[in-house]
Amino acid sequence: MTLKTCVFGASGYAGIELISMLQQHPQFSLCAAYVSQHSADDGVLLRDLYPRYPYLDDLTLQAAGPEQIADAAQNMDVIFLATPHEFSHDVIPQLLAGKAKVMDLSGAFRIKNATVFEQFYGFPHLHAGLLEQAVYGLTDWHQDAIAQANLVAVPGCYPTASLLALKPVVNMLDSSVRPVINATSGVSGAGRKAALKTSLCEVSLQAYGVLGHRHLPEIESWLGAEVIFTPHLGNFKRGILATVTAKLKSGVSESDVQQAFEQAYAANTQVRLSKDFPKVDDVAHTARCDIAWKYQVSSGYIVISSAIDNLLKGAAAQALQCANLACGLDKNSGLPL
Ligand SMILES: NC(=O)C1=CN([C@@H]2O[C@H](COP(=O)(O)OP(=O)(O)OC[C@H]3O[C@@H](n4cnc5c(N)ncnc54)[C@H](OP(=O)(O)O)[C@@H]3O)[C@@H](O)[C@H]2O)C=CC1
Ligand SMILES: CC(=O)N[C@@H](CCC(=O)OP(=O)(O)O)C(=O)O
Repeated sequence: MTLKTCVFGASGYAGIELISMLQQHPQFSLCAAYVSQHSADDGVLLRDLYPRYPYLDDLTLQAAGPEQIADAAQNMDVIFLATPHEFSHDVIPQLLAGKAKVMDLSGAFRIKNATVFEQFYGFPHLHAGLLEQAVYGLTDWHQDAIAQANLVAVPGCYPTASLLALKPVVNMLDSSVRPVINATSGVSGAGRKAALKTSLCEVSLQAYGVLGHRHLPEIESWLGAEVIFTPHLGNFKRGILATVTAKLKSGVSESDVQQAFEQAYAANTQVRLSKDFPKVDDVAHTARCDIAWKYQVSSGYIVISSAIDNLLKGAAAQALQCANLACGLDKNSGLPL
């Protein structure tokens, strides 16, 4: 079985990771790599843009105008959107009119509440029906729903790291104390477009989006609990480390916590539980998430740390897992393990 697929936003950091995996995937056949309608990269060979990626062959970037969008809607089995939120929001209704399943890496369909969406994304959501229908693609927790989905909202990078750390213990949380998530991302999290504040020479280590980042409502709604979330930008290229401090209900034992994490992830080779606290370099260029925790029974506080590659488990690899599941394939087919 060969499934036809294409990538919009193919020249971006998440897009190139997707292309690189799709080129070696046993079931997906990559048919087109699109950039925006008036992109300076229209007609450019991807291997000239990204010489370090293997298997790019003669793949050429194409501008996506109305004709290409209509063609994708009609002919593709799976469409990946590694594009700005606004583009995904606008184009998805048309792309879903054909037979294709759509994997959207943007935030356009992750938050069910349209009022909250507008507050955090700065533009109104005009597709209430599709917003309702979209499945949140946290593959380690929503596998069955993703398998039935036509539209998957692939989670953001910080929410992926935060939710994988907190979901196992969510039912044990002391509801009077909000979990505190401090997470640091490498600069590739900001995408490829040049900007002074995300230029590696300018970046030090700094909190941003304090008490107002758009990933706050995403984390809260998919966790089912309020949190304090503070993202930080660090002067390294890729990876996210999220360190979470939470208070558990009185009476929760060490073995309750151990059992909760094991039940959640023991059968999942992509989430590695360890006693040593994780480092970003150990997961960079992989689809894995490394998690460690320490629980102080006497105070009820737990510290959980999780590390992912923001471009892979936090974006492209999780999107590919979603596509695999939605197409009835092995979840980890074609992933860098
Ligand atoms: N970087 C990360 O760690 C993560 C990113 N994401 C999400 O994935 C998506 C892509 O992110 P990332 O790869 O970092 O971004 P980049 O800025 O690196 O790439 C964006 C891509 O989209 C194209 N593009 C830009 N504007 C438009 C437009 N109006 N219409 C169509 N295509 C357009 C760009 O090409 P061109 O400008 O030449 O048209 C480029 O190919 C975003 O929604 C982002 O929020 C999600 C999780 C993690
Ligand atoms: C370091 C950095 O700038 N990171 C990005 C998040 C990247 C991501 O996951 O983005 P989406 O939700 O847009 O898909 C940010 O804070 O906006």
